[in-house]
Amino acid sequence: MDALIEVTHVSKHYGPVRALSDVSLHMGRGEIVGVMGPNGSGKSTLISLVVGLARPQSGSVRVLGRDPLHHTTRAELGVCLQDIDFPATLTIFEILRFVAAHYASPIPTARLLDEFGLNDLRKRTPQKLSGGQRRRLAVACAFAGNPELVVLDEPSAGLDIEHRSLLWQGINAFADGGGSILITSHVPDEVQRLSRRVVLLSQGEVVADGPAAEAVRAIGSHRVAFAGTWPDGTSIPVENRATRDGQNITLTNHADSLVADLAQAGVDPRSITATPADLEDVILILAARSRQ
Ligand SMILES: Nc1ncnc2c1ncn2[C@@H]1O[C@H](COP(=O)(O)OP(=O)(O)OP(=O)(O)O)[C@@H](O)[C@H]1O
Repeated sequence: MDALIEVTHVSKHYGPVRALSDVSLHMGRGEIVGVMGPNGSGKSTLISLVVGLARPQSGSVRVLGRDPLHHTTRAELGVCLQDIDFPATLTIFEILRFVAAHYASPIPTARLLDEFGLNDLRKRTPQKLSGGQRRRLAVACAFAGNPELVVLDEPSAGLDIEHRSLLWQGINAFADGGGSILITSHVPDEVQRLSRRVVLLSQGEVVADGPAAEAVRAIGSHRVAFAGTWPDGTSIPVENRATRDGQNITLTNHADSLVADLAQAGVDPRSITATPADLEDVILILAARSRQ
């Protein structure tokens, strides 16, 4: 595998806060890797290390075989972070052209405006854009240079359904052309549509890395759900308890014995269901664990 991102045994603390702890993530060319995890699990910190905006206290970060801040690395890297700001007096068209000028073989600005649904807005200045329109401009800036690697931190936040779908098309077209993408998201459907590989972060640690189904199984293959209150007398630890659709849920790789345990502990058997777990269940359980 031709390594594009090599994050190796990285730890990052903010004072007493442990944001990342011994995290490794190696990503090859042509991959789309989705990073998921509950709020505060370390996704943005990981992104900031990859794009060179922060340095780890230990471990190493290499992008395209070099320091992320090296000028040759940055000329092959497109980035959209959560906090966005633009030059106030330039138009959308001018901003895109300005960003594109930094790269060797950028995407023609007219095509970019089309692909991100910004054509009608090309003469406006950023203050006159809605939140979703600003987000689309920021994402378009990340692709403007047609770089080797695009890093997107929650790119679909605030986008309506139509523009989310446009974004997905743009991401897939970029990957079809050989581009690589590291993306964080809170939307399981988005990650599963786009990436064949999901990295799950919990409390600053990688707890799963692989295809979505494998990542889910690493936490628990089945969701066992039931109504009522959590019963005494089962072995379900507090950090494995969450709520989904008004039901108590827990994840397990031993659904049959857990269902029997619950019934034994007095839960109405008619309310108990065991179904394959999904990424949303996993995030709920990881969030519960981080509250303990
Ligand atoms: N500049 C900072 N100073 C102090 N603590 C920070 C700073 N940036 C992040 N943190 C803390 O580091 C941890 C990881 O934060 P990070 O923003 O990486 O999480 P995240 O997974 O991106 O969260 P979210 O889903 O809410 O965006 C959190 O506990 C957060 O409060």
